[in-house]
Amino acid sequence: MTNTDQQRTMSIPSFAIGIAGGTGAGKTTVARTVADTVGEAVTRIPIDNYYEDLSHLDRAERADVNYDHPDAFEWDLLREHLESLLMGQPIEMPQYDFERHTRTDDSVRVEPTDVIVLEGILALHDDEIRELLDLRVYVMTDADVRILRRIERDVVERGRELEGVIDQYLETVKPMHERFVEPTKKDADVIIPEGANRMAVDLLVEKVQAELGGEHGDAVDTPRERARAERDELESTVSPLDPTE
Ligand SMILES: Nc1ncnc2c1ncn2[C@@H]1O[C@H](COP(=O)(O)OP(=O)(O)O)[C@@H](O)[C@H]1O
Ligand SMILES: O=c1ccn([C@@H]2O[C@H](COP(=O)(O)O)[C@@H](O)[C@H]2O)c(=O)[nH]1
Repeated sequence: MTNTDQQRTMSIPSFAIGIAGGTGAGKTTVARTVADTVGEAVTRIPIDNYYEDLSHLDRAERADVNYDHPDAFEWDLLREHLESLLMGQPIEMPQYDFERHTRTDDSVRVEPTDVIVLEGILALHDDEIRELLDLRVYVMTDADVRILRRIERDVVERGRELEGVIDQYLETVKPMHERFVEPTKKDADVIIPEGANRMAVDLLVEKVQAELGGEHGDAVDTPRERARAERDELESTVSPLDPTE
């Protein structure tokens, strides 16, 4: 299928899902399982690929960066890319190397699809990005489980020393989680416990398949449109609580 065909037949804007949660919560596993189950209609965008390009720093300096603060991400580029994909345009997605703490020289061309899954610790942090999402998910897993998963992953897959993983966790990962990641739970439509729990993933897959079944270009009453209309109506009728009451 050519890109033009794809743009003609896909739903515009695409259905956008954001999956946030602490490190090791299971976000990637949930997103991957949904994408693998549903198939090529789903594209996964890890926000880790949008860490600022720090190639001008040397490796020791890069290792000291706080990667859990929102300032570590290039939000403008992420917003621009998400908007492009949702409107049926392809992007050149940057790639990130966790072992060297830096963006690589390569990028990957990503074609737009009916469903876009944005996944990362701060997927629900940015106001503008949150507005672009049709479904907001927070994966909630206890901190002790998450740190154990992270130690295993960072030491085995990302070539880190145990002591460094523990220091980073205590100095930046944990405090930033409490300050910036955990508060986004209140913005989620759905909270998934433990990561890739079977029932929750099945429900997500069902939801995505319903969206795919319901979309066809100019259809006027898809599940997404109904959900959006209901949300808009609710937001317009609910007035903020009066703090003096
Ligand atoms: N429900 C679950 N039960 C057990 N292990 C899980 C579950 N969900 C995820 N995991 C495991 O936890 C680890 C971290 O998951 P990952 O999806 O990479 O987390 P995140 O993307 O949130 O950092 C992986 O080894 C994954 O297989
Ligand atoms: O160069 C880097 C970039 C990021 N990190 C850590 O990665 C996690 C986010 O990835 P998850 O898959 O959600 O765990 C974040 O907590 C950063 O601390 C890093 O260590 N080095």
